[in-house]
Amino acid sequence: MHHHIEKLYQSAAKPQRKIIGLMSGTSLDGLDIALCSISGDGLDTQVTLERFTTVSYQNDYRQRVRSVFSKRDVDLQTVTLLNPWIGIEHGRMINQCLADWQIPAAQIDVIASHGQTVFHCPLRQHNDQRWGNATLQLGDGDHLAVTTGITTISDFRQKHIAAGGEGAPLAVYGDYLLFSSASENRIMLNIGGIANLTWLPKSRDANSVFSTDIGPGNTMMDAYIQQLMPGQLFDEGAKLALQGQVSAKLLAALKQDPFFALGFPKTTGPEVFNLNYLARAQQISGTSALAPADVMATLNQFSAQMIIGAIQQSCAAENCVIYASGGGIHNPMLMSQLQQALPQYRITTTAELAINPDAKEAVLFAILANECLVGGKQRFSNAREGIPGVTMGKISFAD
Ligand SMILES: Nc1ncnc2c1ncn2[C@@H]1O[C@H](COP(=O)(O)OP(=O)(O)OP(=O)(O)O)[C@@H](O)[C@H]1O
Ligand SMILES: CC(=O)N[C@H]1[C@@H]2OC[C@@H](O2)[C@@H](O)[C@@H]1O[C@H](C)C(=O)O
Repeated sequence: MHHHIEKLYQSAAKPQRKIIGLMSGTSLDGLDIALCSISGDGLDTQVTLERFTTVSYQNDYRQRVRSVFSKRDVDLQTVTLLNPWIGIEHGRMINQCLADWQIPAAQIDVIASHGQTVFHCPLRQHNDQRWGNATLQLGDGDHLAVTTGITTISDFRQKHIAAGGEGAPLAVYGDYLLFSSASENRIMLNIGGIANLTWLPKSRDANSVFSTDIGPGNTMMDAYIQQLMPGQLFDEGAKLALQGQVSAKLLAALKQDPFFALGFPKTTGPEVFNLNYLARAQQISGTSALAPADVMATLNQFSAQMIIGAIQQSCAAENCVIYASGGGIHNPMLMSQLQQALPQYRITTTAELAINPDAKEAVLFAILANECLVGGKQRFSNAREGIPGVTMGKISFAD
């Protein structure tokens, strides 16, 4: 047996594995690194988040990725160069973290790497019947494995598409395994660049569970502030939005996209919800001269209203608790709108479930890697469109 296969076999047989989950999302703020101890599999999965950090990206890193990020026309040489480079950069960030944490690489069973989405392109979005669903994550797993010396499982989304999904949201798998509860209806709400939710009824019936993208979380607010105030990444504390008045006309135009009328599950990204989308909505609504604070207040309310609508549509049940995560939970204006509009739900964060809300997505990829190694018993039956019961991830060895 090859020694790497033997080592994987030993990892799979251990009562507890150490898995580093990585997430680099649409906000391009940094690499989330979550060191997890995971035991069991399927609905018996138990995770302890041992360490977590976000390694902020340098401006040079951001600029290189932004030169192709969610753009249809790009320099193919840059895309090609980015793929290994991101893998190596992420590997170096892990090496630095492990050194800071004084944890030898040999103690880590595997790395679970999401990579960097640069373009997400479901059929429902490109609408060209000659093609299917597609999504592209850069940050090659072989380079990560060689840079760290740690076996790496990566590129989780392709299998999901190969089996009939849109490649996202993958949150449904980990959310179901880790957070579904027999005593409580739950909604796991992640407010990242794009907001998404997972519905977890207390029946724990896999056929009723689903995840869906909702629309923009922070991505349009971030893009607007970055253009308005170069060097600033987001509207910290919703400072600007809180000074503005919501424009009812602009808000109505923003809510017009056909994406919002589609049923769940569905996916989207900054390929749709971007500054061009805002400019079109301003043009249609005759609000192109709106003051920046008013635009920001309107974008904030746009995200909030779409999230509120999706929650109401997902769960009419009594006694539903919303467990929020993602950077949007730090936006006080957004969160207070949710609180006000959803008094019948208790809104809290995943911290109550022992998972740091900023770490949740990285933890979910660690769970997918754990399922790749030891899972197989708990499968979605694929009764619901878009949630195939497959094992995801590609395995890269370090030498
Ligand atoms: N103090 C704050 N005030 C306002 N907004 C904040 C604050 N802290 C974080 N955010 C928002 O959260 C964003 C980062 O969120 P997060 O890291 O969850 O995104 P992501 O993982 O890149 O997104 P996705 O899940 O869509 O891939 C920031 O860009 C910002 O919009
Ligand atoms: C293609 C892609 O990278 N999608 C991300 C993005 O960020 C949030 C939302 O859009 C979600 O669909 C997904 O990430 C999470 C982790 C998911 O797959 O569940």
